[in-house]
Amino acid sequence: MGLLVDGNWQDKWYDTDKTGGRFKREDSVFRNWVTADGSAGPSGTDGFAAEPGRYHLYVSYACPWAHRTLIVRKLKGLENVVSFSPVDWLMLDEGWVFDDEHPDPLFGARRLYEIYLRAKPDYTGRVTVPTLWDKKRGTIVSNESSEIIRMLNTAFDAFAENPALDLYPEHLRGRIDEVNERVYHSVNNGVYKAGFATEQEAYEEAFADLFATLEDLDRLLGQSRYLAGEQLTEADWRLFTTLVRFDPVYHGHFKCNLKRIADYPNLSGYLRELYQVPGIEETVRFDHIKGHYYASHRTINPTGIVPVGPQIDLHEPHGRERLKAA
Ligand SMILES: N[C@@H](CCC(=O)N[C@@H](CS)C(=O)NCC(=O)O)C(=O)O
Repeated sequence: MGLLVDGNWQDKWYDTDKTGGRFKREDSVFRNWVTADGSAGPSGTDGFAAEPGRYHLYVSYACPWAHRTLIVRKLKGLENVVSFSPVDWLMLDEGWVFDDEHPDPLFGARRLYEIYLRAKPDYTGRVTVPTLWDKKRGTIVSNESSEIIRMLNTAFDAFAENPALDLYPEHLRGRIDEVNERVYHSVNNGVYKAGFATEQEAYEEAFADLFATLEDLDRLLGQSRYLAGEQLTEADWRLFTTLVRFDPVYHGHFKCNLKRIADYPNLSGYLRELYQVPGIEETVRFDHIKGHYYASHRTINPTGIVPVGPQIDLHEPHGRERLKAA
């Protein structure tokens, strides 16, 4: 684990000294947008037009943020339009690296930070996945997953197999934004705030907020098929990538152990329903997920031992048909 400072790699764990033991996630740096016609998006510069074969996604199967982008790519039918490759699941002193099983298909780089240096030789910041690379201009378009999924949702519709699917429909945006805001702070990032806390109080704060939110979400999902109503939206997929990692990793490794997702009657069925959506299962790699967290975070788990359990079967019937879907 480390970061680039003026283009130089430094091997450093997260610094929580100045924040009372609290983990603070840094904002992503590359914030351009691919758009249908290449005009500028909500941030960044213009010049990134949607074209088949032009963009490449660097992801980790372990990472919940990168997982969002793989899911939207899959659901929109962009497999022949936007290429992707995974990094090795083990992330130690050089950050994310490529290995023989997963070589870098574009440059034969050994570490992901080399890709960041190609985009910006004096880059200062973290080297994170997902990273959306533009093969034509030879630079990074974006390393912010919440924005990459919005681009994949609409910009490539002229080439997508599933252009009619809209995961951020106009009439549900207010509701989706509201759910995303709470789920991001309390759940998606909440598990990291608990797991990376270095003071008891910081951990307990994150823990309380996380489980209060899971309780509310479980109640909501007893009434509503999906988070924004009768239709699956990006809000659901953003929650899904944390839920699917919860029992195998966050419950133990990040000490989020008041309950398992399996203990929530509605969240557990909802998790199974989403997992069983065609195409999703192949985006979930439990070997990468468990291996990555337990073996890479040596400050939390110094031996790097990866637990064998728990036994989970997400193929069981989900029982969600009783709630109305659009
Ligand atoms: N805000 C970013 C966060 C991405 C992120 O933090 N990814 C993690 C993997 S789960 C990472 O690459 N961490 C490496 C690091 O922080 O050095 C996004 O949503 O895209």
